[in-house]
Amino acid sequence: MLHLRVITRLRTPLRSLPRILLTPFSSPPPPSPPFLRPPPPISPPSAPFSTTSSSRRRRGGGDAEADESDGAGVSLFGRDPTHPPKLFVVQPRLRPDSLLHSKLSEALNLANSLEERRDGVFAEDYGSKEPPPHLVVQNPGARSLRVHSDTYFGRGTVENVKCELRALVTENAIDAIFVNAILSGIQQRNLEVSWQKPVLDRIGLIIEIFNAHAETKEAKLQSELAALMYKRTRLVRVRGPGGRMTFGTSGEAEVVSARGRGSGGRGFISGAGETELQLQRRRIQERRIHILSQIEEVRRTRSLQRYARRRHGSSYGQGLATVAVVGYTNAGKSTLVSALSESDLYSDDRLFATVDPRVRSVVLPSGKKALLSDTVGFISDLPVQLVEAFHATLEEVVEADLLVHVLDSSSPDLDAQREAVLQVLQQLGVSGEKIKNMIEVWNKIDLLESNGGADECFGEEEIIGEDEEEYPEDDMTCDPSSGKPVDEDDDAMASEFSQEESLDNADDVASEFSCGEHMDDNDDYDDGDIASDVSTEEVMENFDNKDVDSLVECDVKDSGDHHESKTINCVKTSAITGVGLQELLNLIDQKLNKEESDEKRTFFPCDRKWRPSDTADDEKAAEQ
Ligand SMILES: Nc1nc2c(ncn2[C@@H]2O[C@H](COP(=O)(O)OP(=O)(O)OP(=O)(O)O)[C@@H](O)[C@H]2O)c(=O)[nH]1
Ligand SMILES: [Mg+2]
Repeated sequence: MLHLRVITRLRTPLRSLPRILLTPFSSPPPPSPPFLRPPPPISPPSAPFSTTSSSRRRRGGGDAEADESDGAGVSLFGRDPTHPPKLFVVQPRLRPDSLLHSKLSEALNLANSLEERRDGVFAEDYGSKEPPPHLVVQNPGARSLRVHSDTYFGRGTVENVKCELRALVTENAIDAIFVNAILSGIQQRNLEVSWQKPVLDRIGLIIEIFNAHAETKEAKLQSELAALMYKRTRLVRVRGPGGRMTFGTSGEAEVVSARGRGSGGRGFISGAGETELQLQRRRIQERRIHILSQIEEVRRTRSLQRYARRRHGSSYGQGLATVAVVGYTNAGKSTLVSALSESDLYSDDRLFATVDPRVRSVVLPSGKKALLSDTVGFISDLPVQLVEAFHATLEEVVEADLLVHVLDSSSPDLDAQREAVLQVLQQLGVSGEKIKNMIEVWNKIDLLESNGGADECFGEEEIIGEDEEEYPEDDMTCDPSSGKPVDEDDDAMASEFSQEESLDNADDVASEFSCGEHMDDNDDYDDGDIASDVSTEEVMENFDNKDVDSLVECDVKDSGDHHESKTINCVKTSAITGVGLQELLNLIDQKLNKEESDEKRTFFPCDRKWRPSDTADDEKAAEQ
């Protein structure tokens, strides 16, 4: 009896809780009751996820709540899907300057890429977008400094950003802050409390972009799964206003639901119900299981389709070879696939313009048909949650007969980008043999030519971006009360951060040679010079040792007087002007033919399906 009364008492406050806590995946939150209202002026939404598009919900038109939200986009910080959010970019300082410039440029591109399509189109043309406001700050990851476990940055940097924001906030220009680093849940929450704005770290923003750009149900499900996995690791309690331990993005008070460990009738004192943390965890887990079951369906369908294509892909009933086009985001994969297959895939300067995989057929010079599969782009520090969530989609890459790795040859970060892609391929479980056989395409060659010659630029570091003076030094900060600059005590030391330190994955992967170096060293493309300085055995051994860089057998295309046959793995192209496309098709054809003949050589008759013998043959045999 006592227990029943407890449940009744709990139900009343539950009804008055924000609906988002009860139905976090489908409904926008109504205003919070006063005791849960976030302290002004922090305004990020309190839900772990908020559905971003009402139109999507309508399109789903589901009967059940779960079905209604299936595949709907989710937002990590509750952005308004009807207009692109304005982000303020905080970039930790890197050495050398060229690295800082390219990382800053990537961060600004990421910040500008976050926008949702309305009726299939982006509201703002990417080319017309102004770079978002940004600040380069001391890097706590630098050798001489230390990462602060509570706020990541030192006190001075936090105050400095706050000052900068104060000026911008008066113009009401900022929706959220993007820190181009990987933050822990606690650091993120503490920075939100300090800066009074939602904070996204690098992983969060990439997941958010995937969510915004996903269009097919499959991509939406996978993005949502990535967001769930990310969010699950960020359910942290923080000390809210008044020193009380609170929970959630905006510091709501802890609440309980009637369900959970206490509801089995163990009495009032033992604690009926579950804490908010447990409630959120349970909701995430339930949703995760639901999405996983749906993704499993997708995966099964995809593998059946792949199997069918392999066996009876062409109109003559022969199997079709598949070629997966992979590469760093914005390298020009979609433009290249469109140009090769004479189709019209969406391409844009926006990062992660492609989230929904597409397959296009292409006729090779031999007359055979093959399928080109355009996949999502990769990036350094690609969130592991995304790789896991997009496993169904990325299986295309693992299962493809041939990989084409598209590089933006005009990028000053060519080597780092190549390395990032190779690491993701390895993470996906692509075999060393396939990576060794991969074709490298140096795309956007027209940009290099217009900049004064392709070969000169390979391997050179190009300084891009603004002048050093434009980056405010953050060893001075302003007094929050007076607004006057004060000395920063903890960030005063100069950043020693070097390139090796900045590239997380590059620490132990020494770059032994690059395509660019080969081009420079081998102007006459002599066979002997071009030969890779690592043997196949070494390559395979290195692959096991995770030294993926050396796997790229980077022999150049024979474009001059030398027509002898040799291993050719690199082609220079311009997907815009059409330069090199025919050579690329020839190379794909050649590689697929070789693979086919290798397969025939290892053909076992017992693999054949049993078929009843022809009656005519039987009669002939009987006559004999
Ligand atoms: N100048 C030049 N621009 C190119 C070339 N190829 C692609 N681009 C441009 O580069 C931008 C990115 O191209 P996409 O094809 O969307 O690149 P992607 O690799 O598919 O990018 P994501 O899907 O975002 O990963 C677009 O603005 C293209 O017009 C090229 O050969 N030369
Ligand atoms: Mg694309």
